[in-house]
Amino acid sequence: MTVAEPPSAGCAPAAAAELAGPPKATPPKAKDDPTRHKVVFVLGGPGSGKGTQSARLVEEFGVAHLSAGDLLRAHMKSGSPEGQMVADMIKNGQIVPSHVTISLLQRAMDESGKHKFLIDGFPRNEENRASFEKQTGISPEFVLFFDCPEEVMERRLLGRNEGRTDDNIETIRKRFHVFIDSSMPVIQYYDALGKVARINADRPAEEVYTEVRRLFMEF
Ligand SMILES: Nc1ncnc2c1ncn2[C@@H]1O[C@H](COP(=O)(O)OP(=O)(O)OP(=O)(O)O)[C@@H](O)[C@H]1O
Ligand SMILES: Nc1ccn([C@@H]2O[C@H](COP(=O)(O)O)[C@@H](O)[C@H]2O)c(=O)n1
Ligand SMILES: [Mg+2]
Repeated sequence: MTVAEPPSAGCAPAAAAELAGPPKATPPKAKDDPTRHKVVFVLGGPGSGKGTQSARLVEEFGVAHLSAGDLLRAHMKSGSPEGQMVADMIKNGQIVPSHVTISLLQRAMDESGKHKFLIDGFPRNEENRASFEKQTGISPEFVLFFDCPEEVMERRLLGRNEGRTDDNIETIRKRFHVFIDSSMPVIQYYDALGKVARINADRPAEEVYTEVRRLFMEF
């Protein structure tokens, strides 16, 4: 890896910023530092119930819930060219470049004033995972993985009725492919570190939550 040289004295600020290169990595905080951000990643296929279960955890434990998809959907309404790119990518079931999603997540974390976060639907691929860990210095305490058969998720998504541009059969099939090809390797990565709690999500939401809250009490 090459590290950008520091700008020389007398450089104009804009040029200096350009020379400084990409954002610097944040060193991890000590385990017992009370300001250390603690994160649980909430992962699983589209429609597996990440948002539903996260909402229950927010209600019971007051933890901050950041849905990467919700942040991107809000961003796409900004009217900016980047917002339009995000809208197009969501409609096609594609994963948005990490720098966009991570800056939205970082801003939401900073503005929340909280230290414990449920991050839902992120990281979605290896680029998301590695960039987030490098830029924030945060690795998750653990990962909640909602495991659910595709036919069940498909039925749920087609019945969701929230007006999402990606809840149609064509995009749903693309999202399933992206989940298997790009997101499952991230779950496998954390599983190899012993950080994944797998939950059978093909059960009534109440039953799923009984298990989720038990796992979460240890957070
Ligand atoms: N255990 C469950 N049983 C039946 N329906 C469920 C269950 N959990 C969630 N649902 C319903 O399935 C739909 C998808 O749930 P949810 O939005 O929580 O999924 P998600 O994992 O966040 O999906 P996405 O990745 O698309 O955001 C919603 O309509 C929700 O009410
Ligand atoms: N890390 C992420 C998360 C989401 N996206 C895009 O948003 C879509 C919807 O996400 P949900 O979690 O709400 O299902 C997803 O299909 C991606 O297009 C992303 O790019 N990166
Ligand atoms: Mg969701």
